[in-house]
Amino acid sequence: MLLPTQRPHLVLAFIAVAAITFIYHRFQQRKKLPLPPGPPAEPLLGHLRIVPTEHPEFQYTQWGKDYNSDILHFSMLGRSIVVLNSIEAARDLLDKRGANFADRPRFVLFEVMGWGITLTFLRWSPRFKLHRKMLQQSFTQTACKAYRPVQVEEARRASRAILHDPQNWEMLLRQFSTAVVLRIGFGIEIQEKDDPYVKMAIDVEEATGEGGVPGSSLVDFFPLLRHLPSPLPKLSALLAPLTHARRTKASIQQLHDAPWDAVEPSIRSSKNLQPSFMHTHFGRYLENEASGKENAATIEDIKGAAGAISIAGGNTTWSTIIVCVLNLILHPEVQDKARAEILAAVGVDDNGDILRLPTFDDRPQLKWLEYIIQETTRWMPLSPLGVPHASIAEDTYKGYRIPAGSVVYANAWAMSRDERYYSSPDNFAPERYVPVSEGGKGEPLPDGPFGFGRRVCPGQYLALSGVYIIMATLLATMDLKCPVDEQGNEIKPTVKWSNGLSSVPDSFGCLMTPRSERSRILLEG
Ligand code: HEM
Repeated sequence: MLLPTQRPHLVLAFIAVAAITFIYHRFQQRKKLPLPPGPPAEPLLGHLRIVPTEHPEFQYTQWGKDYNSDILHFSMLGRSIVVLNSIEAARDLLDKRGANFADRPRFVLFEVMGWGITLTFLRWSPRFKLHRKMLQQSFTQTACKAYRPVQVEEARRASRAILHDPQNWEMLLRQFSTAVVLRIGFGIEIQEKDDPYVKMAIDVEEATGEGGVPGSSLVDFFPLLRHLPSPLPKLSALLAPLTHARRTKASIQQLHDAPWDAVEPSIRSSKNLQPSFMHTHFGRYLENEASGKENAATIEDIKGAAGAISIAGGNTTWSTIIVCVLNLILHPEVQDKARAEILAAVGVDDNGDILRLPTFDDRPQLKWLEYIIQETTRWMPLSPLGVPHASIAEDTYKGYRIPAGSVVYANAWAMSRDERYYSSPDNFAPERYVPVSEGGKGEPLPDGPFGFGRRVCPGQYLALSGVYIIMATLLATMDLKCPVDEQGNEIKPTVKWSNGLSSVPDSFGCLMTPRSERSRILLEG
């Protein structure tokens, strides 16, 4: 009798048949797996009219409870939408299986709006990897230390400006966050008053905010609709986002082009010595070009990546600062504790006046302020549904099938309200993070506000240090209070939150007054 080793081709054939049978069975089994649960859908339209267009994160959270599942499935005109309602599901899929969930859906509405080659909206591709590498390397925790002097300088400049014009505090804080990203991205310094870039940042924020949840408009499902001639038929409210995108295109285009156009000539003629992302990458590009070396990135790539810093980093940081201010005036006891901690770090004289302004060296001592900032990002996640990811291949999770090409939302709102981790989650309570060893509850720091996996926000360390330095400077030098009416009664602000990519509060009043003459002198310094 011939032994199997004497007939290697038979053995190989046997292995091949077994492998094909195994794969076929796995495939069949997968096909039989159900989709994750979700509410009943309508024929053809699926859940298009069932998922609310205003703040869908709330309803997604409720459905998660109703169906007792942290993964939900919706079908919109035949496309699969998967919503992840827990930190575990987001970690399991978006982090641990990151390679399969690193894509983005095509954002047709945002394309119409004029978003250029911006990392946030790039599909999984060699270009995505190039942009991701450029931005990620520039904003690691260590790399961000280099930007501290700019952040300190701008925080003091903004606080000084608030001393002179306290009514305008909201705009001046916006100026702070815009100034930081424009200096880091392009080496541009903004004007103290009526700066055009600040105006552009406001326009872009309004335009993007009103664009709704990314990837969810009718034109995202039927890209050909973008070619409909203007004015669009008023047949359906479903075309309103397209009209809005066409109307606001110019403002978004401008924020992409204006800073680049302002700086390009001086870098080309080597007159611009301001260090910046653009200076590094465009300078290198020009050197390579001059010496005949190949450039991995085109000018369009560098322009898009530099633009991503100012566009993704300005309004986001500003909004977090504003939400922090809101909570500090609503919770004076939280504010007092933060200030006491800061005064202990910077030292006070016999009159209780601060001896110096806070710096980044104080950050390790300012734990309470750190908890306040973390609680701000949890209490109102800036991007409640994140920026959607998309799956590349079919996958399975907890016995459910996730079709290839699914749009995947990580519901940061649901995660922030998860009662398994957060007691009374609607309350703003920084003390929840105090470790058990220090007599606290030891609740976990929020995980979802900056996203997940291979698309996690590359600017998170820059953002958090910006929020830290401006809040530490304001608290050291000013009292932040609710405005008062004519009778002297406090007016507690109640705010509305914008819908869409980011949840930003509308304007509210706050009284910012210097704490002492010393504070004023130090800021004027
Ligand atoms: C508090 C402020 C900020 C918040 C809350 C925030 C939040 C986010 C979120 C939720 C995402 C989507 C992550 C995902 O898809 O999983 C994101 C992506 C991104 N963020 Fe931020 N961000 C902030 C500040 C910044 C800053 C300062 C920069 C500037 C460097 C920045 C640059 C980006 C970019 C380029 C992306 C796209 C990443 C990609 O698609 O691969 N962000 N951010």
